[in-house]
Amino acid sequence: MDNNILEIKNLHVHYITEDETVRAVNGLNLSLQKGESLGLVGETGAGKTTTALSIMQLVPYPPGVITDGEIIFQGKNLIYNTDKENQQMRGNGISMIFQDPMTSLNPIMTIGEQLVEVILTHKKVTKEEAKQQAIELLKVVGVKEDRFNDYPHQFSGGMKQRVVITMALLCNPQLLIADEPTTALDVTIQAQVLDIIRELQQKYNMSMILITHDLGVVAETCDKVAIMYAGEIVETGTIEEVYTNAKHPYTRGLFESIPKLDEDNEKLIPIPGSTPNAAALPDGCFFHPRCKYKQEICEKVSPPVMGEGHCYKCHFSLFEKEQ
Ligand SMILES: Nc1ncnc2c1ncn2[C@@H]1O[C@H](COP(=O)(O)OP(=O)(O)OP(=O)(O)O)[C@@H](O)[C@H]1O
Ligand code: NI
Repeated sequence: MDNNILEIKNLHVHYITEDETVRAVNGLNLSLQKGESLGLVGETGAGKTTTALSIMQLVPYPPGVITDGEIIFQGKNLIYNTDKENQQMRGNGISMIFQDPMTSLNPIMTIGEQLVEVILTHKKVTKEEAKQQAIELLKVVGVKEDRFNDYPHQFSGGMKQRVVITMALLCNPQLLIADEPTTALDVTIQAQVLDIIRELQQKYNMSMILITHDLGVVAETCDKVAIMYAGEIVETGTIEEVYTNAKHPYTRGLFESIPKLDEDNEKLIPIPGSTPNAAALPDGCFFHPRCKYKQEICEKVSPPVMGEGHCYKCHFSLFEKEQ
């Protein structure tokens, strides 16, 4: 049986201004099962946040436009949603945690007021019941009851992000999207906040998309990983498949460019060249200008997706090229 909660097919998202068209997402395919967590990894500008905003139906228009594709959530294509359906979806189906907690918090309301307000707009409960629910959930993420009447600015970064996590979970979402939820936090706090997210994801059996630059975080937190480059998924599979047997030259490059604890860091090899300009993408494979295995065909023809389950978008199998 089809157990997919989310299926994105051939998604294209452009930011169109007078001067240029930024092709942020270019034919992205992705599927997620119930309870599954997926790490979406890629360099800055790869289109990760745009993908997340597309799912939330929050791509800023103008200049952003979904020009093609489908986003099927629980069997329904969100792209055709009315504003009202989108509000319902964001209240009950899908929640997003942003990098900066202040995106989600109102600076002039206490966190208690904000949490109660969210509960009251989505659930038929009394104010007192809403307050109890908010306090319970705050406890789960490690925020004490006596902080209920404090304002966001009275919290540290990590504590603010805990409140935001609470906010995201109030309406029992089926799918949680966390966009670099710990990047703005101190390194020491990052692990704690990630632990909370992982625990809650498992406890409530939510599906999750975790967006990050950090392959280590994905390995610890997710079941599957999707590597994104220039608005495409260039490789996807289980953590084990991709981490032990990377097939795309870009994925290989990413692994070679991160420090490993147990190895000699002098061997780190950065990926040559720079991240692509999404307003001027090359012909053929978007990665070819940086690829050491490039052949003639790579400059002209966009590669097919190879493999099943563990998929990669390349004209050649890497092992073929290395021999
Ligand atoms: N509002 C916007 N107007 C114009 N271009 C945009 C806008 N938002 C994003 N872009 C462009 O779209 C491309 C994808 O950006 P996006 O933020 O989705 O990438 P990302 O993978 O989330 O990057 P990061 O890791 O830095 O968060 C980039 O080239 C970016 O400059
Ligand atoms: Ni982003």
